[in-house]
Amino acid sequence: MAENDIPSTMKAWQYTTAGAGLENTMQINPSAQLPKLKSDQNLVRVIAMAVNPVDYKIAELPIVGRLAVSNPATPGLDLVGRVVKPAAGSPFKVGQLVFGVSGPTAAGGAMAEYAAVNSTAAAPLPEGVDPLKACTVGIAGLSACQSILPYVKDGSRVFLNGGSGGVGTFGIQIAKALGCHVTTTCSTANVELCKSLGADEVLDYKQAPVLEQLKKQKPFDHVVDNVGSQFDLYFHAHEYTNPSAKYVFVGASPGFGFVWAMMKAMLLPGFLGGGQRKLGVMAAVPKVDDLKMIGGLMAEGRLRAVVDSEFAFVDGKKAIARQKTGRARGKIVVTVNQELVER
Ligand SMILES: NC(=O)C1=CN([C@@H]2O[C@H](COP(=O)(O)OP(=O)(O)OC[C@H]3O[C@@H](n4cnc5c(N)ncnc54)[C@H](OP(=O)(O)O)[C@@H]3O)[C@@H](O)[C@H]2O)C=CC1
Repeated sequence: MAENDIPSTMKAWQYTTAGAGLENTMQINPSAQLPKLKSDQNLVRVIAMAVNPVDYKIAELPIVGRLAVSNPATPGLDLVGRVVKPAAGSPFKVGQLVFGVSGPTAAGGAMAEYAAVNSTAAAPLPEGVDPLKACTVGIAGLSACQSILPYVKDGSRVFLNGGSGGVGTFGIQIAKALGCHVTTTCSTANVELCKSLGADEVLDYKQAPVLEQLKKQKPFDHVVDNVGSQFDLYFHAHEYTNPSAKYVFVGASPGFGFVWAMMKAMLLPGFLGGGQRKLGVMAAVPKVDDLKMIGGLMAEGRLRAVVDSEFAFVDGKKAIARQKTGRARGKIVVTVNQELVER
């Protein structure tokens, strides 16, 4: 597409009211303004996007949500698309297929025909990778990568709490690709999925309390919590981890319960049972190298994106509602313009 062919308006899902259910407040604006580009941002024509819990969590926080997003705001971060207007000095060319994360605010704007994408937040789509799978990598893939990669080595024993959701399905496969022994949790219906992704041990939380099951395992070197509200696992971590283990919360909710638990943890004399155990609360950061690593594993057939469901653009509300069930197996995709896939 030549630059002159870029329209001045686009179709985009938008909301102006924070603090209420996103699936009720968002509407398609048929003549939304194209995103205003910062100097390091590329304009990308979106082929497909994937939903994350943060999309509705930000929109539904009454005060923070209002401050965090532009007005009107377009939800969605993860995307795949074609660059139509590269930034000055951008590594991307017009027409190039890229996948990654849109910006610049928490409501990144991927649920639209065009999105602004920083050059440091996207990578070229690897040859042979299905764009509709690549759009799912974004925040979930980055979270999985950044909560595991810096802390493990070949042979590390890793416990991933929550293996069947967006982050967990990437996490199992990334940890296995790094040579780790992986134990994860899920409900009965998803045990086979987690095993098929390579998990060595799958603990069914419907069958018995996870803490009891963990105590029967050999101690773990690293823990990633993708569920977030189960503080008993954190407070008893010394009963199933090595003294130097790190415990990383991915699924931390910014509510009172979490703050309370953190304060209590800091004040406890035997914090996590002593040793050098450390706690981390992570926030995914767009990094080209991490995107390339995941894209490379996909191209080699060593990592598959698990797609829970696919919705047409007009069904954006259904995609958000599905994400809000908390029961998605892998990622939820919204197709925006599939005709752009042909190279
Ligand atoms: N800090 C950060 O930067 C990021 C934080 N997050 C947060 O991490 C969390 C996970 O995100 P994401 O994976 O995308 O969420 P999903 O909605 O995709 O996760 C859904 C999955 O969670 C599983 N699940 C629900 N309850 C439990 C439980 N008690 N034990 C084990 N598994 C459970 C479900 O599996 P089943 O049906 O088998 O129970 C389902 O498959 C969210 O809170 C999200 O906001 C996500 C990305 C980035």
